Amino acid sequence: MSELTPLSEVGEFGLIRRIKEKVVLQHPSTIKGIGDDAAVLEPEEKQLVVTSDMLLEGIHFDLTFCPLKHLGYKAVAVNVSDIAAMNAKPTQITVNIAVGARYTVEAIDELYEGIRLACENYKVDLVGGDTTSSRTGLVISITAIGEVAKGEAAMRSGAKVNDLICLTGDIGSAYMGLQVLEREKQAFMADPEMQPQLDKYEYIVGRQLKPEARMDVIYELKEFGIKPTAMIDVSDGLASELMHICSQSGVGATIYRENLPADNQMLEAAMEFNLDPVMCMLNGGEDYELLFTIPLEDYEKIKNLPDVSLIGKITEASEGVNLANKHGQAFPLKAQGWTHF
Ligand SMILES: Nc1ncnc2c1ncn2[C@@H]1O[C@H](COP(=O)(O)OP(=O)(O)OP(=O)(O)O)[C@@H](O)[C@H]1O
Ligand SMILES: Cc1ncc(C[n+]2csc(CCOP(=O)(O)O)c2C)c(N)n1
Ligand SMILES: [Mg+2]
Repeated sequence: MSELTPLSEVGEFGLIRRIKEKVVLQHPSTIKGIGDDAAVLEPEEKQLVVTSDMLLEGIHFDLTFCPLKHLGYKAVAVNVSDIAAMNAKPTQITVNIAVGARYTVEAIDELYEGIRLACENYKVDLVGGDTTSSRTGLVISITAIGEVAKGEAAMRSGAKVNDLICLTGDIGSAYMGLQVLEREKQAFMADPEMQPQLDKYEYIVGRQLKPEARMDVIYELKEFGIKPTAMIDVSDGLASELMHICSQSGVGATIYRENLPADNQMLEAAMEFNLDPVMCMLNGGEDYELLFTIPLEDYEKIKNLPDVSLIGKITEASEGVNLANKHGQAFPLKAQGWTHF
């Protein structure tokens, strides 16, 4: 095994130099990246979107089952997902990390390998950040900057009565992936000889550890001439996000249980864990799919997009936010997804 290098050997500035050396800038709007008191950007004639999301050890990730490279990738993906949810294109990120003194240079290299891979995939420049020590656990906080043509940003507040409610991908899988990982961790702690049984659950475990921001859908919507009237990404759970759109748009909604996009592995795992799959889909969270509304007239345009499901319709506010079953019975939806407090 190769030698591991304690962080104290390279120091804070040595670490930053190491990070800088591997950065490749690709955006013409990045004038100055890592290395000065602040980055210098020169955006085009567009509107800027700015968002931050942090990931904390013990709250957002568990290093016993989350490899650092995946964590780096996920930290970027969840931020890019917020940029996507504004109908914008990501351009730059800054990365703040707080790291325990016992970490090695090689461990931070792994984390940044994931960050670098995500930057390459989403075509964003890493232009700066901050590095501190931590006495409590690893913290990663990322700020992402993006661009959108004037008037094209999709707010949570734009949904109109009779709009169609669309959802990308499938939901509930990241949550079920986490249940599987936690079960295998418990089994391993009880008996370290135990090898984790993850083969059957590769997809849902991947959804937890390696989520993708749906930039692909943002480009597709543009290509098909569809501008969502409202949009949000699903981080805390579908029900919670739908409530945000409805309250900020002053509308109600009905979504149809039969139309909720489920993956088979998720359904099998839910059965195994004795969980109601519909609850997992509504409240699981961390799907990082896009929930958006479009005018009814755009139905013909959207119906051919392979990874978009029509899950419901926007109604008058007085009708509330409901989940309907195949018999047409509707029940008020409760947001029981993730909240921090
Ligand atoms: N501590 C804070 N100070 C100032 N504004 C904040 C703070 N936390 C959140 N916000 C703002 O509140 C709004 C909603 O943020 P929230 O974090 O709930 O949404 P999100 O980032 O889409 O969801 P998630 O964090 O679950 O991915 C955003 O405009 C965000 O910038
Ligand atoms: C170890 C561990 N414990 C719990 C969870 C679940 N979890 C954490 S944050 C979050 C919602 C989004 O967070 P935010 O609103 O901060 O963006 C969810 C569903 C996890 N992934 N790992
Ligand atoms: Mg947030």
